[in-house]
Amino acid sequence: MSAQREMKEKNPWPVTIIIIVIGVIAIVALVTVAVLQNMPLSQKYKYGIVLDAGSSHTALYIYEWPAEKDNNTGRVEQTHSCKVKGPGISSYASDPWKAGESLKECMKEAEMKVPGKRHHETPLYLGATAGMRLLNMENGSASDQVFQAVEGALQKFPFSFQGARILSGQEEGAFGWVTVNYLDDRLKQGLETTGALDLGGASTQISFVSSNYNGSESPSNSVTFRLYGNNYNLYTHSFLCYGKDQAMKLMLAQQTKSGPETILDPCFHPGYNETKSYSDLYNSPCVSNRKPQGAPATFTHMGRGNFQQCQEVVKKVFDFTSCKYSQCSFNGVFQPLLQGPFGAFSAYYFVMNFLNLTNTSIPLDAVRQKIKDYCATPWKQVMAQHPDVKVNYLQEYCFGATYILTLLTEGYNFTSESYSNIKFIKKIKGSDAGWTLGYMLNLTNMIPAEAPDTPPLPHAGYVSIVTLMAILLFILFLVSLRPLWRRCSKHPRII
Ligand SMILES: Nc1ccn([C@@H]2O[C@H](COP(=O)(O)OP(=O)(O)OP(=O)(O)O)[C@@H](O)[C@H]2O)c(=O)n1
Ligand SMILES: [Ca+2]
Repeated sequence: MSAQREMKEKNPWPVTIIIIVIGVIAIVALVTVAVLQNMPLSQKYKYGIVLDAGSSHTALYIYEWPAEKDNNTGRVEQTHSCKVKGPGISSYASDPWKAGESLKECMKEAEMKVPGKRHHETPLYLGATAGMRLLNMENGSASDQVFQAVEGALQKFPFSFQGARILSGQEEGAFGWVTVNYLDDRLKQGLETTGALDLGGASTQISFVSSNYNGSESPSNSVTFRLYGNNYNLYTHSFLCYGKDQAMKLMLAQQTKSGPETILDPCFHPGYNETKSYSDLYNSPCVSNRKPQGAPATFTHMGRGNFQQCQEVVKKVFDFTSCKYSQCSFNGVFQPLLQGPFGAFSAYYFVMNFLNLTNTSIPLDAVRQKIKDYCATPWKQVMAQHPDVKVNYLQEYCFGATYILTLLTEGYNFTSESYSNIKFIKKIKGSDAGWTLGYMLNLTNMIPAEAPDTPPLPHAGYVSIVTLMAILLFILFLVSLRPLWRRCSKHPRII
């Protein structure tokens, strides 16, 4: 009995088995810890909300990105949008509280869409554009009251409200450019950038990088960025009063200079016939100083549907006479040589999409012919063919398309060749093209100036190396136990 116990004590096998088991457990633990420690956190998302208070309407956008990837490009996506019912907030100048009220429905929708536990940390921004710029010029206190009403309404929601303000035209242009290039993944990769063309209701923006522009000529058109380690010198200009709705007022002001009772407008379809009020037409600062003296209260707006004549009237809203720079677009505004591809969104897209003209490989002459035919179509026929399109939009597509073509070719100097560099777009990878995403990325510091450090090894490579090293160490350990095995073979087990 005592000899047997002695043999058992001298037998090293149980010890070896214990060592192997501990070793395997250690390897598994080591690899598990290493893998878990370096694994991306479980998919938690953060959110941001931007309200685009445009001249014609307000829209709410919700953006989402993985919580641990704040600094990476191409990861912020639009997950929801809500169109506010009614007109833009600047239209509530005489009833400011209604501007706040109007936002509530979309805000409630946002409350449902953003997970409750994220509400308090979700930044909420409201940016107003040309409609509020015009109201502010015309009546500063009315504009302040609209902002008070809007802020009061937004503060009642559980989000982290960051304020409501008017964007400058430069910001509007530059952030539209950031959005387009961020969504196209062009910034992080340092690729050639895409220019941005935004046509709103009250203003229009053009923004692009041109190698012959360093910002020294007309510095007020220059915006510089350092993004992901690359420097960008952006040319941008916003033309107030040259959005589609205000440009139409400019065009109608051309035709009502003498205060007539009736106009036969080439930019409206034959058979179109509406009574309009002079005070409504001349109610904006873009035209208010041109109101004809002694005009009647109303005029009869009749359509003639003639594209060439419409182009002639539209051309008159641009001033091509003076330029104190090396080159200009119009109204004496500097513009460097056009360069690279362009994305054209907002009303550019609405109008060209309606006319099936978003394909820019169609030659310009064919585009002109199509618009010419469309403008000449009798108004009755147009309405019958599009019963589901809002009449307010429908009546303006002839003018809209003529204006877009004139603005692009005569205003910005796109040619038959460079026209095909334009893409009419609404969304890029599911997110709307517009200034809101760029605005939020900027305010949340989500685009770093320098390229973010990337780990030297991908995650899978890292895991393989850790596992391999652990196994290697264990084998070395076993090899170092060889003397013990030898002793063990000299004392074979009895039982
Ligand atoms: N389905 C649609 C929607 C809008 N529009 C036109 O598009 C213009 C408004 O464009 P939008 O980009 O929404 O302008 P806002 O952002 O409201 O104006 P701004 O940027 O100037 O403040 C208006 O002329 C409107 O008639 C259109 O033709 N068809
Ligand atoms: Ca806009």
